Amino acid sequence: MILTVEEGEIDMISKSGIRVVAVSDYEELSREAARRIIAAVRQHPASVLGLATGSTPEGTYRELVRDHREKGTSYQQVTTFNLDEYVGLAANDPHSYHAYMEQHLFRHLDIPRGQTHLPDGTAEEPEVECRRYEEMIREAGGIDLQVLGIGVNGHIGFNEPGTPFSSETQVVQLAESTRQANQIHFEDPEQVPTHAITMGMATILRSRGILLLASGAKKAPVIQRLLTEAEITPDLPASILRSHEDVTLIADQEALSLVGTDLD
Ligand SMILES: O=P(O)(O)OC[C@H]1O[C@](O)(CO)[C@@H](O)[C@@H]1O
Repeated sequence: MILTVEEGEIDMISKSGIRVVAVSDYEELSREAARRIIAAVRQHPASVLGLATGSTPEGTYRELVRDHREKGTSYQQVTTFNLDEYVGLAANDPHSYHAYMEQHLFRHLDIPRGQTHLPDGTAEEPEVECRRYEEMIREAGGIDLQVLGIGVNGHIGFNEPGTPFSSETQVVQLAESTRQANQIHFEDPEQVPTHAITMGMATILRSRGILLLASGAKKAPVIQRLLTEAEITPDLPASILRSHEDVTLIADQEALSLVGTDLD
């Protein structure tokens, strides 16, 4: 394990090959993630960003919005691709990831709407939509920096355990644990869609840089598996991130609570 201390954070490279930035809590995670995204955009104003939804990146987006307002970081040349969208939810459905992104990020930035992309969950032919989405990412030159959350079962995007590492953007059935975890965003548990369109594992892995975010005790078991289990296996989709050369995990104390300093 390589351990350096930088601005009060513990920054280490675990034997898994994943760089770990340990922060104290969710607020610090949000600031640190935003700081890295802002640095990328300032360095390359025409960056292609891969974005995630879920509870974890909400604070990060809040920090991006604050920075845009206070320091004027511009997103006029940025292009974004979100990881996923629920099948059956229209962009104007308040539970859709389109709506989430509008609410938490896009409407607060100066990014032109033609440059923000999510899969169309209402496409008549979802398979065609998947190919179209994949092609758009390719045409944009691929993703420079992909923001990722992680499911309690190790999913990334909506790629549930068992998904082949070679998969591209695809329609998937959600695991029951995922539907349960996401119930908090719906009034009625029955409303949680059963399927989603998600970037595939190969799509995500082609990103040049990856920022994986994990916060809270609920994520501790999966983070322990990710950082300490040796095997790269579709049973733990996130384990493939160990084979990527530029992955940074920003995790708070609770998410790292089962790992401790036992990384080597
Ligand atoms: O940040 P959360 O809400 O814990 O979700 C983790 C992951 O699960 C998903 O929300 C899908 O269930 C992903 O989009 C996200 O990256």
